[in-house]
Amino acid sequence: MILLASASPRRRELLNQLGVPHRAVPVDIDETPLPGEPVEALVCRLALDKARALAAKTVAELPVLGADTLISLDGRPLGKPADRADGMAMLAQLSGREHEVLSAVALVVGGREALRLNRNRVRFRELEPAECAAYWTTGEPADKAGAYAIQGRAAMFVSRLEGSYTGVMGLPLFETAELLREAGVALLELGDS
Ligand SMILES: Cc1cn([C@H]2C[C@H](O)[C@@H](COP(=O)(O)OP(=O)(O)OP(=O)(O)O)O2)c(=O)[nH]c1=O
Repeated sequence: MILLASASPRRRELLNQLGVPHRAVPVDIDETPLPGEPVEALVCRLALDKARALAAKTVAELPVLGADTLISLDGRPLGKPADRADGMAMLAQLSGREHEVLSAVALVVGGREALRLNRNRVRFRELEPAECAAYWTTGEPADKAGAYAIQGRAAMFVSRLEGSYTGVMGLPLFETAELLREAGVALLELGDS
């Protein structure tokens, strides 16, 4: 059994895909970037802060996983849109070009901490303002970094992905499995046959 420091249903689903028994507990951390903080450093810090925040609250020595996802566009972070105007502006910026999706995953066990950064390149086709407006009304963009969900209707915007689909969705499973394996969490129990 591990703890997942997250309120995200996507992250729970993705962890289920690995078959890892877990309990998800939301944590509230300050996600404000530090002055001049590179996106890579920010996403790693936030993933670690989430795992640390939950580890500090729990008495059981269970492994605690935290994750964070940010878009990096010209070196600037795009997180979740504040409102419709912000979301529309994000989609307009992503239209017809390539951006990076960075997902960090952190594991805290006892006093030990480990971290992995997953990087993905995503290309969007040109988007019409009318389809961005229509996409906003689906409700999908509101709680997603960069105002889109690759696992949802924004799949029709993505002409190319170089990286990992689970990383773009918010929990890079290859890196997560590596962290768990290194911490001694059994991922595949082979029974007698
Ligand atoms: C780019 C992209 C992001 N996302 C989601 C993943 C994350 O849930 C969200 C980015 O916000 P985060 O701040 O990383 O996470 P969160 O607030 O949703 O959840 P937590 O409680 O763990 O902090 O965007 C998708 O679901 N699909 C996508 O294609």
